[in-house]
Amino acid sequence: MHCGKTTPPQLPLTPETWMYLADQKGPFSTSRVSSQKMASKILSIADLKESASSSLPEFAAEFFNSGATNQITMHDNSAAYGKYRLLPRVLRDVSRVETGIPLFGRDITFPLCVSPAGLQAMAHPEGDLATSRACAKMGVNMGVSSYANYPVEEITDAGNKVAPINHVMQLYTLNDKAKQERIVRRAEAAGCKAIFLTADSPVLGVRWNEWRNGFKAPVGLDYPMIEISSDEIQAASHDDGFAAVNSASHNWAAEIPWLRSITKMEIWIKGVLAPEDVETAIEYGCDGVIVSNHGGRQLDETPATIDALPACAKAARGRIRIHVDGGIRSGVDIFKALALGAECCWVGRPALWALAHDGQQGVELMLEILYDDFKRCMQLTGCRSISDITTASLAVVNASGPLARL
Ligand SMILES: Cc1cc2nc3c(=O)[nH]c(=O)nc-3n(C[C@H](O)[C@H](O)[C@H](O)COP(=O)(O)O)c2cc1C
Ligand SMILES: CCCCC(=O)C(=O)O
Repeated sequence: MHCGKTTPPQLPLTPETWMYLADQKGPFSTSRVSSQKMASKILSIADLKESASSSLPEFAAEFFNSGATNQITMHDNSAAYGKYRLLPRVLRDVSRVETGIPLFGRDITFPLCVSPAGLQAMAHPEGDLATSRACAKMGVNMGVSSYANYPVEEITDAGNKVAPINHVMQLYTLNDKAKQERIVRRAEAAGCKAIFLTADSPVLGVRWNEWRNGFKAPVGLDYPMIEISSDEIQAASHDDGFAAVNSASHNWAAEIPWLRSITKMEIWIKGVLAPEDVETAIEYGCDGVIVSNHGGRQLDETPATIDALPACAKAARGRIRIHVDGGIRSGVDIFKALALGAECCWVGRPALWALAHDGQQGVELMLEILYDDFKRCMQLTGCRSISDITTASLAVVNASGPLARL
């Protein structure tokens, strides 16, 4: 093959070319581009955030978007992904890549699920039902919040009417143990596969936006899982309401054996950052851990979850499943989290922004964006299967020295 220097062919801009260009209103306005993603011009999670933030009332956007105190951890959760760079291996056949993983006895489309988040009906009237339908359509699992605005039975049913889907039930430790038990039993009867016991919230984090805005769930919305009506919600601030319901006296010995005695569902601990707590979860026979800081909404100045992940994965040594959430905004972030030891990732705010953007369709679009990006990242790094994703695909750029391998 001749690789010598050649003169590039001249491409004259004919009058037809000029007319064609003048017709274009934007890069995606032609009928050649058909997917929902292109047509809506929503190409990224940042686009979804912008759309949600401009359409929601300010107090609601602030509630969804904010973290605790100075927002340091919330910011770090995403920013910390930026210190890793991708190191592709080339000339590998990536015409077919396997993105799926088994989770709770069924394959999901790619290693991403939707974290439990309360108050979804403040983002869109169909709230958790729309999220469940979208997750089912896109073949991923959904976490149901104890602060859901719909009963778990309706949420699981909504998704399963679209396609078989696994849900997990998020649980707080409550002052009222009988109520806590009712949540567990209802979730199990509704087909949930696991309890995600949120361990990072004995009290609510310091949320200046909520205090400034006197935040409460809007009139008409209630919390059927923790059995609190709209009237009861209106009687107290969100902060006081949470404190009245949630137990600050929770501990491993009181919670885990009790949970084991009342359910056959898997028991996962959500909100772990220290490897010592991974060890304790193993001692108590838990099935999994979510490395999470609650999206930076609880204790500010905790480390970014991607920074806490490697030590947690090392402590697990394959004895307990390790998942991660917090700040994941692209398929590349998912790829990096897998390379650093997570089996699967979860996203919180992206689903809320997507709901506010366009309900069920919005959440489908959000999942499509992350799926496309993750798959393309696998192809462009030369990874054909999930097991190909390792630290060998990552590098860190030092300001002064050569590329550092992990
Ligand atoms: C508005 C909102 C409500 C949330 N509600 C809950 C909840 O009820 N229970 C829980 O364990 N975590 C809750 N979370 C935390 C998420 O499960 C998840 O850990 C976090 O959102 C992940 O970070 P990300 O939003 O940056 O993806 C909530 C998060 C947000 C943003
Ligand atoms: C609607 C209550 C959700 C509580 C919570 O976990 C959070 O705000 O982060």
